[in-house]
Amino acid sequence: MDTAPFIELKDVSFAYGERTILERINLKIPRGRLVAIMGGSGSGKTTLLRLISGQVAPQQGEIIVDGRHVEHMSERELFEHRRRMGMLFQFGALFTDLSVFDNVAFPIREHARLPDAMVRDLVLMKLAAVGLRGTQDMMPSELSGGMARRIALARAIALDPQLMLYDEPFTGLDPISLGAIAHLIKKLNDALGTTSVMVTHDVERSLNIVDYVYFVAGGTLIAEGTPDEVRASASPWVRQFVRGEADGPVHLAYPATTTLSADLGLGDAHA
Ligand SMILES: Nc1ncnc2c1ncn2[C@@H]1O[C@H](COP(=O)(O)OP(=O)(O)OP(=O)(O)O)[C@@H](O)[C@H]1O
Repeated sequence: MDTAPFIELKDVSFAYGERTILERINLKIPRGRLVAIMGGSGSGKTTLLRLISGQVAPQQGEIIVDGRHVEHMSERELFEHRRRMGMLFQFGALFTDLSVFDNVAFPIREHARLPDAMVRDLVLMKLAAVGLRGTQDMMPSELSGGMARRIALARAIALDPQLMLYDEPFTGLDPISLGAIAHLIKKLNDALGTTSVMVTHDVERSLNIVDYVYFVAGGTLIAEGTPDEVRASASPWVRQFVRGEADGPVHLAYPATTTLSADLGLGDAHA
């Protein structure tokens, strides 16, 4: 049995210019798992996905995906790395002037030279996998938001990726479409044996489908565990997140140095 982690980050630090975003991150994700990364706004969750996909390189540390060091990859190796990876991003819109068929066929045509008949079979299979058989001739403008997200998912899995990265896949969807996407993410992970990393704010929804959760705050991983461990956690941090409380260790307001009453000229100068 293969016990090496599929994704491993060793002592990874990343900064945009002078500004440190992530500091000495260590994590190991086993093959085939569906993992969530949660944390406050701007805590560096998307940056973690960008490091794993090789869109940005760390100033320090190692990022190993399926035995390959992402931080040392050449352009050509990065192209190969991305071919093995599918991404579904909140704003990963469909190409509006291409049909559903051509949208899903796009990565297949970009990365593989296959006869048209085979491309067609692959596209139809992926549309069936997301429950949207028969939509291939529609244009994106004819789709609901939920259908468009599922087509984007079909496009993301077009090349049978070993790794799926999801950035806020539930945002902007109605509850029914959201449930459908959550169910599909889980189903595809299990059926295809894909390893999946999902950045999300939707705690309750993701706890129902993921195997493991990491919490990011202040540039470091501050907690981790299975959904049951997370639900039972005594950490005030995790509890605030899971319960969606406005008050707690995570400050939702910008840390102002003066009070509102002082700003309004009513005395009490310091926060
Ligand atoms: N290209 C960039 N240049 C400079 N700073 C950036 C850049 N991209 C992101 N940042 C900053 O890095 C920090 C982390 O961003 P990131 O998108 O990883 O956070 P996040 O946890 O995904 O946030 P959110 O949940 O709000 O999307 C933010 O403060 C952001 O302003």
